[in-house]
Amino acid sequence: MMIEARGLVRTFKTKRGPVQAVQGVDLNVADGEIVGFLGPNGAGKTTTMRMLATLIKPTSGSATVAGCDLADDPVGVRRRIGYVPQSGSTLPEAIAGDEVVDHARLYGVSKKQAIADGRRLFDELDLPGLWRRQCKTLSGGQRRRLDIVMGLIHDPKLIFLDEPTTGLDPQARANLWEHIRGLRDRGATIFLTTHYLDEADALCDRILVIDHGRIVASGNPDELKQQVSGDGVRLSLTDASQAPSVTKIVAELDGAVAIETDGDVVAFRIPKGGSVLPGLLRSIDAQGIELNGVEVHRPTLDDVFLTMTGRSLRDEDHAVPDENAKEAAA
Ligand SMILES: Nc1ncnc2c1ncn2[C@@H]1O[C@H](COP(=O)(O)OP(=O)(O)OP(=O)(O)O)[C@@H](O)[C@H]1O
Repeated sequence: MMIEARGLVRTFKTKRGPVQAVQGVDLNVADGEIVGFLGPNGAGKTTTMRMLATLIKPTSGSATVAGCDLADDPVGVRRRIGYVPQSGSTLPEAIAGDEVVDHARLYGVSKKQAIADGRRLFDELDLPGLWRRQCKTLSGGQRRRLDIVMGLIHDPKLIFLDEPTTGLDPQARANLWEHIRGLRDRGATIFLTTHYLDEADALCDRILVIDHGRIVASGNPDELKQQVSGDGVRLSLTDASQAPSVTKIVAELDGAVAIETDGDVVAFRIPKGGSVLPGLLRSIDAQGIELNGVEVHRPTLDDVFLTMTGRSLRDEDHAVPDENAKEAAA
């Protein structure tokens, strides 16, 4: 097991009182996995990752990371991991290659070795010809890949990536996913945080869903989706006043759950949504009710989150993070 954490708790003292950022997290990450930590802003992802990377101490709980005990041997942990923080780890004025070499030397890598490894990583991560460039002149995607080179330069077997693709355009994201898969294929274990559902779905072998400092679900993307009962169906009515009649018809269907009305839309979940639809449409038609549209969708990771927490993760993508607590940090 590359990471084994039990009962991790982290409380921050703030002017407004204690903030329980992480409230008892147990997690396992096997060798060679890409594990995604998915949750809305403020869920406790970064705090958990920073504890595992020895950057902050747990208030309580224990963990073994890359074979070393977090409390007894933090230096051992640090030598074996790479950590790529949310915001860049390079100085704007510095020369890209120099940053990489300096960083490697902190880990005891010789200058010669650092240059050779750094140049190889520049090639592998699509940064050709940028070794002598000032960091501030790189594009967002290039800077993010440079951050990753910094995290990889001492050849760690476990790599922590905090929101690796935030702020990147779709093509740069897809490109970075490829690189992350490449690292896994070469034997590294990757633990990353994200609040992008599609990223967790496409990239991760396993997902841990965190909300309010607790893990609320874990599994591979398909397993998680299977925990949600049935497909989602949305019926759009021509006349909103007929919604109660439609709701009544839906309620009589075998297995229909989570029936909700919002204006002219009646939504619900039901196993095998596609096959119940013809009969349902006939019943609606028989009552002289007209529909504008019908949608059936397979469960998504957002449905998983909704089922577990009663809230949509999608809404959070646009939410403004609560920075107050951080400002008041003790
Ligand atoms: N140094 C700190 N002092 C006080 N509160 C903090 C500190 N760091 C984090 N918190 C609070 O702990 C909670 C969890 O924060 P954390 O950064 O771990 O969440 P996150 O899931 O990584 O969110 P994001 O997606 O926005 O990065 C939040 O309420 C946050 O405000």
